[in-house]
Amino acid sequence: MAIETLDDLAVQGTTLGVRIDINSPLTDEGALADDARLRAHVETLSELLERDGRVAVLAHQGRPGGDEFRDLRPHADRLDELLDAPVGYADGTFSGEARRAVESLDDGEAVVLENTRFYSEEYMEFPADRAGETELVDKLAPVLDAYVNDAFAAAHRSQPSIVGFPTRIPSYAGRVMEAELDVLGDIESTPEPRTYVVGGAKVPDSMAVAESVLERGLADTVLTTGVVANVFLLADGTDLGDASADFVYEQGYWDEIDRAADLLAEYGDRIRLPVDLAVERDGDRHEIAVDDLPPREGEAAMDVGSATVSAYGEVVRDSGAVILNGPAGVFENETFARGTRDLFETATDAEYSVVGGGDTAAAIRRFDIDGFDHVSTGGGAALNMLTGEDLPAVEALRN
Ligand SMILES: Nc1ncnc2c1ncn2[C@@H]1O[C@H](COP(=O)(O)OP(=O)(O)OP(=O)(O)O)[C@@H](O)[C@H]1O
Ligand SMILES: O=C(O)[C@H](O)COP(=O)(O)O
Repeated sequence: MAIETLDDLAVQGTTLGVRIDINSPLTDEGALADDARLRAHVETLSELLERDGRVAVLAHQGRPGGDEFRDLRPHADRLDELLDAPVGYADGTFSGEARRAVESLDDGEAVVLENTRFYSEEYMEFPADRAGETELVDKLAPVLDAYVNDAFAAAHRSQPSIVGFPTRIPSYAGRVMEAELDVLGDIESTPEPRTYVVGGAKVPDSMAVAESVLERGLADTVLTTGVVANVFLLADGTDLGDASADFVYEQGYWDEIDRAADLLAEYGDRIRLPVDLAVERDGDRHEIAVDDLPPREGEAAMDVGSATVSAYGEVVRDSGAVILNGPAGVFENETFARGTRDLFETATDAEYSVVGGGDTAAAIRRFDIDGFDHVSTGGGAALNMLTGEDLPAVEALRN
């Protein structure tokens, strides 16, 4: 069944629950370090407000227990600046007060409801029918006329605010969702050879993608960077030193090391590991060949080294399509930004280049890199889609 879009929605005077993904990097003080994801949703939100909708924004920030698990007040303030319409903030998601804030919206007004993940069921995965019966959906659906899902970046999560509402009220794809589905839905027709560059810190997500594209023959080469590369190196028997290894173990990534070992055994000829890594020594960047590891005690691998960037660069330049997700290192720290910056710049030389990921998009903006054919707002969602997997959010909108 075709998905309905904002072209199919009579907006004026209706109260809309609009799920967006503004999960963003934050500063230590909890302020937004990058507003790219908020900007991405301006088109959808402006259109709905200009068409006299009453908009209740639903969104998450961070993961429970994580440093970036914070409230959405800075996001609401920034949206208020970005949009030509008043944007309020409610410090509850579906409390009586939050529902009253939704019910008292006027045409052309918006309110940002509190981080959906402050509510425990939102961080669980449900079939859509069951998600439609959760507290969040049950309490909010009655005060909404329709639901718009623009949160492509969270479309791979089968969570209440993503898949629950379409079982209860008329539901539509927003403009970001629509554009992402158009571009990423057609990736199999991109030129070959195809190279996937998987990095960043969300190792289970990246590992699932690597496994899938290798199994399906979609990837001619997988280049590993970031923490993902560290996990592969550990699986390959490299002594990374305690600092890097502990980081991986503390995240509980034991199974990911086993998985990486299985992938290396099966598809080793198509997987590339870094040949050098960068650590901090005496306050500076210091590069060490993988053959010379471990580093000194306490030194953690924070970036891929120059030899790796140059070896990966050759693969990338010869690729028909390059699909990148996740920064190559701790790019937020200038000392360790080089791998990400150089590799991403090189990727724009490929015939066709697609990049996805919240932090990845932030890195591109920070380094002012132009020339990608598509910069997706999604990380895991984009890559799930690129590998041909169904996205729960999309399935929910279809039903
Ligand atoms: N070697 C490393 N050690 C520690 N952290 C790293 C390393 N390499 C990259 N990172 C961190 O990875 C984080 C980004 O990873 P992440 O997987 O979240 O990427 P992403 O683009 O946001 O994807 P998504 O959209 O799925 O969130 C950055 O904050 C970066 O500092
Ligand atoms: O950043 C993302 O990829 C999305 O906001 C989803 O976040 P999650 O991986 O914490 O579910």
